[in-house]
Amino acid sequence: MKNYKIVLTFFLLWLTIQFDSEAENVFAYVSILTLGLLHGANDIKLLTQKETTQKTSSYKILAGYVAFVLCVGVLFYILPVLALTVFVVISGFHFGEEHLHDTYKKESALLPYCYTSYGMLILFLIFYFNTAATSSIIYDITSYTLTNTFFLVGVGITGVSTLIFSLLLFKHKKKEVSYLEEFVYILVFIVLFKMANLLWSFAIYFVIWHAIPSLSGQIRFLYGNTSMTSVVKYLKSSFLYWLLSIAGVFSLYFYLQDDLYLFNAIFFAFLATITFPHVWVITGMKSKK
Ligand SMILES: CC1=C(/C=C/C(C)=C/C=C/C(C)=C/C=O)C(C)(C)CCC1
Repeated sequence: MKNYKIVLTFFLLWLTIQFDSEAENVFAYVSILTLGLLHGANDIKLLTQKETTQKTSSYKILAGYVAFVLCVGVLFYILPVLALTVFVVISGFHFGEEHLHDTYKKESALLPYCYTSYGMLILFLIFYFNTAATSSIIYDITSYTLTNTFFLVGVGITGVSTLIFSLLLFKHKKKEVSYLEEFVYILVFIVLFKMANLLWSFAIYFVIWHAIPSLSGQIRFLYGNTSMTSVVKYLKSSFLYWLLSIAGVFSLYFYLQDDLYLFNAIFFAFLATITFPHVWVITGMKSKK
């Protein structure tokens, strides 16, 4: 079933050719707000599961989580360049971890660097092929304008470092992994990011290559399998948090609908505030497997 991602990616690429940029934005928001948000909506439950042996109450965990999210929000307000840089690096680690956690055996200290390089390579490719839109959102968050060359240098550095880490980790590679396959994936992403607009490029990678595999890993971790019953249990336990996040995004939209770039900027900052604790929870979950 590994190739369902490539089949879905090609289907969505075909869809991209049929529709204009407005429609791509609608598809992007719908997929990010449904499957994308859902894969982070069970963080509190995963945290509670992790902490039950230490007898920390669920309320304390919830309060800690909300306080952390608020702190990240404040960091975006007072030190936006630092917050955005840390967000992109941590997101790179998180995307790379999801994509590569079955590629190498767990023992090497170089693994986190390899995950980060690979994930940041994907992000820089998205930014490079969609420079104008990426730059305006980054400008709204930080007041700095980044150029096409900046993103190209980013692609170069993360591409070379991913290659170096893959070579250094070669002896830790699992037998069944093929580097050729990974290389083909990168080529497919390049075509995709070139053809689709910013939000749709990000959404296809985020949902198909990150959120769906992560959801299935979380369901297996919580309930032992990915049967229909387990999926329904997962949906039930995440529904309230998902609904709260959706309500937050919609309120923001009604407040800012005249300024869509500002909405996009705050939307990504919002995604970042829930991403920081999410990465911590998921890395903890993966180390327990
Ligand atoms: C696409 C994009 C950005 C980065 C988004 C990232 C890095 C999202 C990461 C989300 C994660 C990791 C979610 C949780 O699983 C920027 C820099 C805001 C600029 C505008 C376009």
